[in-house]
Amino acid sequence: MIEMQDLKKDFLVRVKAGRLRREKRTVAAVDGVSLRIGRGEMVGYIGPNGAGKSTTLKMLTGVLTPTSGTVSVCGLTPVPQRTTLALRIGVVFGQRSQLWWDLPLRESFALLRHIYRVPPADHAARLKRCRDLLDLDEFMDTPVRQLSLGQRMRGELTAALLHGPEVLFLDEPTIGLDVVSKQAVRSFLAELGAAGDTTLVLTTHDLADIERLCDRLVVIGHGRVVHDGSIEALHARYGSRRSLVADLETPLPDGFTLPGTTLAAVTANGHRVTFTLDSATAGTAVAGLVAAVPVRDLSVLEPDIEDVVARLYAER
Ligand SMILES: Nc1ncnc2c1ncn2[C@@H]1O[C@H](COP(=O)(O)OP(=O)(O)OP(=O)(O)O)[C@@H](O)[C@H]1O
Repeated sequence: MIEMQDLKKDFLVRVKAGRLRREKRTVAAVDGVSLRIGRGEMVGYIGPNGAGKSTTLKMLTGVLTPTSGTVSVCGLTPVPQRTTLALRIGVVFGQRSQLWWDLPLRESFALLRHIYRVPPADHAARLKRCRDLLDLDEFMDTPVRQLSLGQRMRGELTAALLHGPEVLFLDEPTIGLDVVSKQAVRSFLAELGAAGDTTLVLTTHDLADIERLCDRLVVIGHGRVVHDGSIEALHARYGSRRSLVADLETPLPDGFTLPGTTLAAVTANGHRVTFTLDSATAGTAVAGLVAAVPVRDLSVLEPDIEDVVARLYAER
């Protein structure tokens, strides 16, 4: 569905060199990215600020011409075939709107139906689905300029999907949204992904988006791919471990060890302990602990993706 082969984009920038002089310098925003994304995949494309995420999306959607390498989306080359491609992809870029500022959402959607020449029945069915899942009804007749950010984003998502695109590109779809809108957008995208016929590529700084939505995570740093795989693979690569947190009736006996774990923290005057699960399963660790001391409460924590990704960014 999407193929990039050694894709590069350089920008020529002028930088200050001395008090009056300015020098030209080349910035390699995307520096040899090769990726293949199949139909129905949900891919999170993440990286620190300036890593090259937006530049990649712009090349995939035909906004920017690559400096070198090849790119194909739905079998088309984005820049020369931009108009044909537009009928097959949906794009939500936070800063750019595809809605008409002075028109109510309802009329923006009607205009889009004409622009994309969507058969009325298809349009009605897709719009109904979005209205239900994204709760659009209470602001369908409000001019776009009066919508809150969360309401507008729900409108943007709808606008991007009304023509039934095969691929949806989202640049920071949840940035700046309140908790309720964020949840609405995530659930909607999760449902879209579960249906299996839309390929989804999203950039985000909110890793909860990735955890909730993406089965594949591509991490980019300085324009290059530094990780490509599942979240589990990322944890495995960085040795992330689950941990067992227990509230105890009495502190652990001196010298206590739990096979296959490491005692990571003892707090609350010895009444709360945290073990990192190295080779032990949660089951064996809990059994070992309960056999040794009276336990009041227990929880098993998954490794924190924020920590792993922060470590990965720091290495670049
Ligand atoms: N039009 C441009 N002209 C010059 N340099 C640019 C241009 N667009 C991007 N860059 C540079 O290319 C690099 C990659 O930028 P890009 O916007 O793709 O990063 P990003 O990963 O999307 O970052 P962010 O998370 O901050 O949105 C940065 O160094 C940026 O300054």
